[in-house]
Amino acid sequence: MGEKKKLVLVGNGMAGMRTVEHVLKLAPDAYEITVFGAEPHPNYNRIMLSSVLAGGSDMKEIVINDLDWYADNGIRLYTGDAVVKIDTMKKKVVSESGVEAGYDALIVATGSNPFMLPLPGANKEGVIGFRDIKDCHLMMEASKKYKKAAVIGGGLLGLEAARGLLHLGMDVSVIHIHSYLMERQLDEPAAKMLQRELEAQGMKFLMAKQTAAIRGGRRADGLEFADGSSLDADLIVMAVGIKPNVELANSAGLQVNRGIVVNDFLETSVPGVYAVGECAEHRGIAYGLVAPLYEQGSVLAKRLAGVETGGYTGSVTSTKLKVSGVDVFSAGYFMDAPGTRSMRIQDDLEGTYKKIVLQDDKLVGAVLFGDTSDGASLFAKIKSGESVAGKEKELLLGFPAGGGAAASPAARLAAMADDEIICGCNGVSKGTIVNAVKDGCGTVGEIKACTKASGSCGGCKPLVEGLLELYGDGTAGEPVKEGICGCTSLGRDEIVESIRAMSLKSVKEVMNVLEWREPEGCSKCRPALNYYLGMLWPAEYMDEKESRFANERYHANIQKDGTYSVVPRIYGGVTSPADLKRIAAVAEKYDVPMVKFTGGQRIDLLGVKKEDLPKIWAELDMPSGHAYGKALRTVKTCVGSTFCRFGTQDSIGMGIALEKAFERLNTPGKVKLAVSGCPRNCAEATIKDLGVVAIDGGWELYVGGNGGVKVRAADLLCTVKTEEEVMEWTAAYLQFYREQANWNERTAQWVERVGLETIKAVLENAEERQALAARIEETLSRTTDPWKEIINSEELRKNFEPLPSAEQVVG
Ligand SMILES: Cc1cc2nc3c(=O)[nH]c(=O)nc-3n(C[C@H](O)[C@H](O)[C@H](O)COP(=O)(O)OP(=O)(O)OC[C@H]3O[C@@H](n4cnc5c(N)ncnc54)[C@H](O)[C@@H]3O)c2cc1C
Ligand SMILES: NC(=O)c1ccc[n+]([C@@H]2O[C@H](COP(=O)([O-])OP(=O)(O)OC[C@H]3O[C@@H](n4cnc5c(N)ncnc54)[C@H](O)[C@@H]3O)[C@@H](O)[C@H]2O)c1
Ligand code: SF4
Ligand code: FES
Repeated sequence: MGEKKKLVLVGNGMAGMRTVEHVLKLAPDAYEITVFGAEPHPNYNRIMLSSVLAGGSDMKEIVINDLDWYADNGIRLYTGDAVVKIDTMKKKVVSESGVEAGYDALIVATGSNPFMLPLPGANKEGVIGFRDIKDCHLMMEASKKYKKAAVIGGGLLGLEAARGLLHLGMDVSVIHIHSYLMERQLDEPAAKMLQRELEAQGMKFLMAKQTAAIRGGRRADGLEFADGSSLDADLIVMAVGIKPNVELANSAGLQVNRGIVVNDFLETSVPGVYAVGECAEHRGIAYGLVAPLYEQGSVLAKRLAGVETGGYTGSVTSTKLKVSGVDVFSAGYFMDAPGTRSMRIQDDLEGTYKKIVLQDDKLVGAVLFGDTSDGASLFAKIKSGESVAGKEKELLLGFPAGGGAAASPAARLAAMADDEIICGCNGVSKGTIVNAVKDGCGTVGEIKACTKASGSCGGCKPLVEGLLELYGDGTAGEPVKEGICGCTSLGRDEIVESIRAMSLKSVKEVMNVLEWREPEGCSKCRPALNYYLGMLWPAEYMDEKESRFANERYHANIQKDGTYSVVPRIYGGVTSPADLKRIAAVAEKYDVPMVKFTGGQRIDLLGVKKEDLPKIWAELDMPSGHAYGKALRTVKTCVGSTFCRFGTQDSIGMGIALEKAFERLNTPGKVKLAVSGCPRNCAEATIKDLGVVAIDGGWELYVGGNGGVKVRAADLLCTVKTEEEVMEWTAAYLQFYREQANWNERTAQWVERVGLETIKAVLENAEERQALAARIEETLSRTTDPWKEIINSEELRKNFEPLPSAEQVVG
């Protein structure tokens, strides 16, 4: 073997070092390698700085290659020593401390610098970017001394910084120049849902605000805005984008636009000099996410190792916000544009949103909020460019992993194709991970070491864990265990049983004792635990409002424009002139833009401002119709024997009695009832969660019906003679559903899952039926009307006050 060539890397960061790792694998003996890093650390996972700040990781855990690794691989490393000159004629670099290193091949991987707004006062102490370990330390230190932080920029970095600062106990305001957050990754509906979720975590927002200056003496003490308002702040983090770090390349005479111009083989304008990572500009794009940079690194490594490669042709990117409790995913071209078609579903109650964008017959973009489990599959379709003609609805409603959106995480993973990418950052497919598992990797750490999957942003960790559980221990293909979400591997029954057996009494306690992976949980497990605790301990458990979706916290449905809807309870759909007058007066007084009848025979006041809600409730003086919650919604009735000539029973009376008995009941999913006065069934009782149909001399009870996305005709549960029996069977059935169903499972899914015969067997046993009815009574005896509670509590009313403007924050 001839003498080794000299490879020098300038920039000991993520892209450059990934390239070196590849070179070592492909051609371990080809180069004598020297690395210069401006930071005084070995190579670390910059992405995880957000997690360090938010308390999810330790600084020690984010080191990718420790000093021993460099030594073991024969790499000469200079840390804390920036290269200040590249001499392309003499083919050598010179560092700040005077070290000179000659090269045959030089990689420039100097990354980016945060873009610092050139504002008056921007050089004051306390004004920082968020890019490296030093910035992270500065924020941690500031949080010990100061209270108020301002983050300028509501993009990925700004929001992750703000979440970290909240975790550190600071009062955090995000100042964003646009009217909605993350406009580079999200459309407006998803961004508004995100904002509401972050507000619920305690973040404050000043939207459509332009910062004009930074106030203060030596240290910053606040911001001034272009509209004349201001905000107090002791720490100011600028997160308004990045700019490629090209100073060195410029002075060396490399061709530079926004970034260092490279071709498909990462070659710069000077022979023997390559650029990779955020500092490089390929076909006009300088990327700011690791996945494309790693793809570049892999091509460059092949080039340097003399392995054939087709070159780098550019990347479609996807992003996930790394804020615990919030699931956001965006990929490709997600905005509507001429020539594209889009489809979307938004469920304000569940707090989920999904948009897919199609061009010709291809999927070109997607935005997901609340449930991002389809992200990997959608991204695979975007990247492959395959035709999705005829499958558009399937893509929107969920992948057919044996059941689409409702399928379990394990079923979805099992149904994924082997070439689908699980780890977006590192481009690792399901097949590669499964092979690693079959080859003996028994932990996520081992899979990471072997495939790199989960080693960067960590977003794919739940999927990697899922694959480990599915294919581990030689039981390939058979689901071993599936958790209710990525935070735990425990299923619903195990959790409920543990809560009962160990007398766990709060969401936090459940997460601690049952060793949740995410200390704060997520938007799937928090509301589920809140429900299970309330169901098991009706007497003692204090509902945790912060674990509920926004609609249930505000007791009103949020509409697409951010206003709310008010649906008062109208028992059995029967109203009175006095109630109608009051509703009309309120609608006029508060300029309610629309008054509409709902499908459930209620009156809906749409377009109400949040701050008007308590006043409107007070003036209506009617109970909440719970049109926003997982609760008994409506009991629809036909006119029945009171007026109808076909009516055999008093359906209105029965409907009102049922609604009065079970209003305010918390249930795993929403519950709709109906009562028809004869088998003509004008109240459509057989597509309800529970429908009552009068027959001669009695009543039939139907269960598990649904008239929504997937229509299901209800099954006949029983035929009874008296009204008392209808009440008892209804009570027992609802309580059995409350106790047995998964949170968020409608009765239709539940009945199908457990089988009608199982439910019948329990309810036909009079003793069990009465015990269930007694348990629901205990719960019902403790419910209160949420609107009244808010009207009567000054503290609760504060949640409805408009957000303070910047001036008031100062004041
Ligand atoms: C807080 C945070 C969270 C992020 N989260 C994500 C995420 O979830 N997903 C994602 O895909 N991306 C994320 N990113 C972006 C990702 O970290 C970057 O895209 C990636 O680190 C870029 O790699 P790079 O090697 O090009 O640059 P860097 O990792 O910045 O490395 C460049 C290195 O070069 C050094 N350097 C510069 N000039 C010189 C010189 N003259 N001499 C010697 N050394 C020099 C720098 O000090 C630096 O260490 C995040 C970024 C931050 C800051
Ligand atoms: N989860 C992730 O994938 C992740 C996390 C953090 C950072 N990153 C990456 O790090 C880089 C930096 O992130 P970023 O969020 O700073 O960049 P960005 O460019 O994605 O977002 C910057 C945001 O700041 C806003 N802004 C611009 N000027 C402003 C002003 N004067 N006042 C208020 N707001 C203003 C913009 O509207 C934009 O939304 C990006 O490449 C990003 O992709 C990714
Ligand atoms: S269901 Fe029967 S009783 Fe009720 S309105 Fe229709 S026809 Fe009349
Ligand atoms: S998706 Fe980021 S580490 Fe796997």
